[in-house]
Amino acid sequence: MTSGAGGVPVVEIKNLRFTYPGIDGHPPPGSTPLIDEFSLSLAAGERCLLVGSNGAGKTTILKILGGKHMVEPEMVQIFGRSAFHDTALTSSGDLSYLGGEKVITLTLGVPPLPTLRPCGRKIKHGLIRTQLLAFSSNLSLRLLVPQKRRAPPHLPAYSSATLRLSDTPSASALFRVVLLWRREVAFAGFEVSIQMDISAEKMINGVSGIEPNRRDELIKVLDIDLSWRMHKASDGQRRRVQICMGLLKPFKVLLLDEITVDLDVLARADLLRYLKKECEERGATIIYATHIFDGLEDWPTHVVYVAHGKLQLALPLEKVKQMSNLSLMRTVESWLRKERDEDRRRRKERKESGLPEFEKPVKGSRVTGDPARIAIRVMNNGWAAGRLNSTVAGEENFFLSSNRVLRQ
Ligand SMILES: Nc1ncnc2c1ncn2[C@@H]1O[C@H](COP(=O)(O)OP(=O)(O)OP(=O)(O)O)[C@@H](O)[C@H]1O
Repeated sequence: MTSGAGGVPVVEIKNLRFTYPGIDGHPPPGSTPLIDEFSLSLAAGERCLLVGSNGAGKTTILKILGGKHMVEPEMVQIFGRSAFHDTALTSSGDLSYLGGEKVITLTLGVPPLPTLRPCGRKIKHGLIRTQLLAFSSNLSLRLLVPQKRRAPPHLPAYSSATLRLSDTPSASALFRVVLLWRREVAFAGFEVSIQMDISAEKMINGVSGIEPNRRDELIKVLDIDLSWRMHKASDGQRRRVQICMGLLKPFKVLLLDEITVDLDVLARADLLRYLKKECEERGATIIYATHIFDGLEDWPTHVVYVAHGKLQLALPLEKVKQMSNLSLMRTVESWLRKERDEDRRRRKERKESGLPEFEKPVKGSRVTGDPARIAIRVMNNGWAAGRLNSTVAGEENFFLSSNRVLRQ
């Protein structure tokens, strides 16, 4: 975990602190940060395996890195840029997040169209040929509106239900937009669960601006049959198409949140080999959170262990191997076992001293008080203040907003 080219680390996390917001979009007052004092630095070409028990915070960290949760810009930098605030990082494909969501192709019921007014005119529902990725885990939706004309120089990614394209500087040229609706909005009366009959070929070729050789190689590595119909495909086949689409752009930083669960042994092995090659040949950086250690013995360059949202260990693989003569899986198992034993001991002590065994979570509540004090509390909980509509880069745009949005 050294510095990348020119001494600038590719991924730099400094004293990251983060709390999920309560129902009103603010971190509940008095809540303990879920991620705290987390620092990590990764250079070009490094492959980092992120390990930890269930609920340790791996997905949260990856999503923060992927710009899906807003934190103070200086807490997380990718190529010296804030992943949340600098939306060009993700829209360019330089930073790619591949999560464990399943790809389901859907037709959209009734999106909040009154809010969509690119080029000064309403987009009619029928004109939006959509490819939707529905996230089974959190029921949020991503709608990719295909690019029809010129793409604007910066394709903003939005995460707010109150999105207004007319608020964006590039609205006049906007034909490709990534919209992300949060659960409350997507499911507030919108019927969205119709699967569509679409071929793997159409999905993969639908991603524009891809180098044909790269696409062909990925199709080969993932052994995709382009004639697969997505509505009839198996989970593993669907996953392969999802992974292929996620890797089509030559990413510089890839965040993988256990995406190999449905893959067969061969597909997983071939994918891991391909990813390693991407790091070695192109200098890509990968962070991979997983519980599956099959085929990983010599895959990572570094291993990072997180427990209760805190960094426990960040070591080069050789160091991990020097520390233990067990396999990587057994080594990690021993860390997790120790952590669980310590948790149990702590709970026992709490019980014995008359305290509840588990600390009561702070319930989300409406934040009251004057805006300045709220802003300070928001900052203290690892959040930058946001604003109600778009999330165009620029810290000043985020001051004192109630839009502490989650990009799903
Ligand atoms: N949207 C959310 N709102 C509030 N809390 C959340 C949210 N998502 C996750 N959490 C909590 O954050 C903690 C960390 O979750 P996270 O998904 O990051 O863990 P993880 O290490 O990826 O776990 P796993 O190995 O089970 O996938 C958990 O206690 C979880 O309940």
